[in-house]
Amino acid sequence: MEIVVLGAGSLGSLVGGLLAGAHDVTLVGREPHVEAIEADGLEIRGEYDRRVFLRATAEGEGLAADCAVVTVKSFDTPDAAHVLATGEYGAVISLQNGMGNEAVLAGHHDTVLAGTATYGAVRREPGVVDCTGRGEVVLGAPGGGRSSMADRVGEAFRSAGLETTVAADMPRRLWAKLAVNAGINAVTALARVENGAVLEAPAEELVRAAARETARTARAHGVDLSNREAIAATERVADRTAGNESSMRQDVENGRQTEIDAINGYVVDRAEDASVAAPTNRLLAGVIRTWERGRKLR
Ligand SMILES: NC(=O)C1=CN([C@@H]2O[C@H](COP(=O)(O)OP(=O)(O)OC[C@H]3O[C@@H](n4cnc5c(N)ncnc54)[C@H](OP(=O)(O)O)[C@@H]3O)[C@@H](O)[C@H]2O)C=CC1
Ligand SMILES: CC(C)(CO)C(=O)C(=O)O
Repeated sequence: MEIVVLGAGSLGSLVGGLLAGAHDVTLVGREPHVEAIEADGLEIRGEYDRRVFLRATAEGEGLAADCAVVTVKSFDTPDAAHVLATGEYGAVISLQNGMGNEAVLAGHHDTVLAGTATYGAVRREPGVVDCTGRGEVVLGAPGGGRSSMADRVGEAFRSAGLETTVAADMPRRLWAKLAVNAGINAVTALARVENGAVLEAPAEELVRAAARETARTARAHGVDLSNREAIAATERVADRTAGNESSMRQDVENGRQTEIDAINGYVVDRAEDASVAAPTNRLLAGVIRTWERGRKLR
């Protein structure tokens, strides 16, 4: 399969690099990362030890492929949708965290798939990405139900060795992943700890409360996600990625904008729509947003 990965940062480099073992992959990213990959290939460290050779470019316009995998941050999705609209793709799939990405992409593309990823990835230096935890990709039609394109893309991911499930209940899966990120990301970013730390007191209670509020909000919007399932999913991912620095922790440590609006902020907004209380998500979103404002004032 011909695959373009738009957003060759931590996750995009890892997923693109693994897909390149079985497919014709082009990474779209920034300099000097893409230049290093063009010159010497991409080194995948941590859970893997391999160097892969694949195309990499900083020019995402006008490309064509069977599938485009979107791995930019959620606040860059509108720009990514415009870039992809200049090319031709059989399907566009988001592997991003946060809610709302598929709806933005669907404004520009006919066939959009939803996806979640629990692989841990950190781009260490130009041309090098660390896999800090093997996880799973789940993908399917954004509104639920079966999709032949999802089956095709899922088979392509599996044939490259990525653990992949094609799911017919993506709305539920997206809310479950939202609970995982609402629980883990802001807490690990604020406390500057690895994901495994949220399994212990005192973080444990905070993380469970954020996941529970997310599940309650999902149910208020007609999505069948129990508190127990949301907490279990959060703890399972924290355990499997115990040594990982969450993407939000990486953002805060690098002084970059976070995805708080699409994660805890989204939970707060949807909870408000349905008159559900979400005090823990509100607090976490408020503190991260305060940090983002302070960062701009400096
Ligand atoms: N890292 C992880 O372990 C995981 C991340 N995720 C999710 O995956 C998504 C990506 O996260 P992550 O990889 O950590 O983020 P990164 O910031 O490391 O990667 C995104 C990359 O995309 C680049 N980019 C943005 N727009 C464009 C564009 N138009 N053309 C080319 N490059 C572009 C960014 O460049 P610039 O820096 O210049 O903006 C950046 O290098 C997020 O939604 C995250 O929550 C999900 C699971 C695990
Ligand atoms: C799976 C997890 C929690 C891995 O760290 C992630 O999604 C993230 O960091 O954003």
